[in-house]
Amino acid sequence: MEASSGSETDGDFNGMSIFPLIETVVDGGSEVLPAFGRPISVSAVFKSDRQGRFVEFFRIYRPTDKNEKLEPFKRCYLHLSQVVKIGPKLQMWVVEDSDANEGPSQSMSFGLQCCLQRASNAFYSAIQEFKNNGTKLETVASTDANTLAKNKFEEKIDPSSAKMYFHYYGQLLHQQNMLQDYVRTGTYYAAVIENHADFHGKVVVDVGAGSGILSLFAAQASAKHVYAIEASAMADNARLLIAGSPSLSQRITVIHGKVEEVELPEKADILISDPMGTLLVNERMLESYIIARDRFLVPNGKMFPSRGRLHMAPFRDELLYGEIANKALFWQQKNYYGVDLTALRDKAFQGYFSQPVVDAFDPRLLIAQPVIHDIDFVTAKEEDFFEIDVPLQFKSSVSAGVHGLACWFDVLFDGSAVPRWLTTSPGSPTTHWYQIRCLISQPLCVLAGQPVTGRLHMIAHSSQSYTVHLTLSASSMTPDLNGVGGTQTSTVELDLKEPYYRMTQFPAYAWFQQEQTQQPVSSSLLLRYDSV
Ligand SMILES: C[S@@+](CC[C@H](N)C(=O)[O-])C[C@H]1O[C@@H](n2cnc3c(N)ncnc32)[C@H](O)[C@@H]1O
Repeated sequence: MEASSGSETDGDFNGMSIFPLIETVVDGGSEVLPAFGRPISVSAVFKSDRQGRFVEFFRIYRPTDKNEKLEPFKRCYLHLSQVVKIGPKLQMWVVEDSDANEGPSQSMSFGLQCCLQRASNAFYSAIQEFKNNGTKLETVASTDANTLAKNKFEEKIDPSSAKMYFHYYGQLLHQQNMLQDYVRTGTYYAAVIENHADFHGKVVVDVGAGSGILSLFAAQASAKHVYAIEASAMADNARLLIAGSPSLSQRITVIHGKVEEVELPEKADILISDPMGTLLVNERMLESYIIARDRFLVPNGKMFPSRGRLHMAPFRDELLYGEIANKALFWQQKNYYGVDLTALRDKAFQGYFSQPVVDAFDPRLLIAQPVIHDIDFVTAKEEDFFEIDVPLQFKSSVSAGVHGLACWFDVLFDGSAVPRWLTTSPGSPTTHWYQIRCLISQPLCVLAGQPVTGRLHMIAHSSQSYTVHLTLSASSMTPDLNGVGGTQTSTVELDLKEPYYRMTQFPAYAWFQQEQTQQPVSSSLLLRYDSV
């Protein structure tokens, strides 16, 4: 029997899914797989032929010998198979293909004991996925013990955070929210279509495909094939959406899994993704983008986007400061139903100032030129995002009270025809990221021309976000005890995971902006995952 799709992988471990096997269980008393004295793994390769989709099993001895000749020992047609998952064990009821086993076809049952629950889950999903959807991939997931051990996502991210995160992105309303950010989606569309030559005839990987919108754009730009990788349940909806465009769907394969885990049958010429969170790095998805680059992109392949810049500038905003400080006033009460609340006043005050404020503000509130922290996605290492330390140096353009640091970002689509920036800066049409402001609880007083210095130190945490340490300083006009000019310094620690959404409270500015740009500001714009 000839496999009609894909290349033969005999003797070649590339492109195979390897399922570690530590035990075999056989119904009916006879052993299907001999007991081996040394560890073996079973690899599964998914293929199609005229009779349907099948999975072919190979034995691999460890340590892996790349020259070892691999012989398939079992070929199972999936429409005739049932697989049941019992913990890390998989029980398969199959009708074996006679050609693969040099004997008559026979129905039988056998068990695969995976060494990890995750391996069994991945193998089970791979079987179901191929059975139901017949992805064009020969392999769907890699669950090799080594790969599993190295699964970078699970190593660093708290499972409960990941569960909530992918649950969030698994809901259509949140994907819709991003799609309805016309500044964002329109810029991606323009960047792809204007630079269609970068996509024409190319293999593309959509990193975190969500609804599949960027994959569809890439296919519209004549990509040869697009692999749309999505870890949340949205992958099923992406499949439906893509199937609605038959002329494009032929060239798109949706793969349900994390970019850190899945295997692709070929390398990509170009990656496309929207991995940006508030303050650029929130959600820690940029790390997955970098991992995808290292796993899938050909040397010198393109990345859309290829560069991100974080902009930071001091601002004054008496109104905002008062609003945040006033929130803690509740704890000032000495007779709240007979209870003195003041013991918690300071904590409450600190708590409110530890929340980054998310809204769109008037750029006239900025009092100095921004400092820029540039990140090259083409060369950055995953570890670069674990800790980000930015020294700050500004020159105040006015005499004012400094209430904190305002931050926004932009990213570059470095197309060979038309380079294009997507910006979230104040004064530009509002995006669903808005801008972020980190308030300091003790404002600084500065004069025009006076330097303001400081440090923005961000430390990644396992809840897919960052703890932000901000320090701002300026020299003080008031002499200290020794009669020398002192320094005013204010420090604050913020949790980027716990922002304060203030979007409803900028109608005047939204209106002003609308007037300026003729760009509708949708009141339905909410933030992305941060709003969970
Ligand atoms: C900001 S959304 C972008 C969705 C879509 N690309 C778009 O532009 O509308 C990011 C998507 O990436 C997915 N994602 C995040 N981390 C991932 C990972 N490590 N592997 C696969 N998908 C991931 C999320 O579930 C989410 O759907």
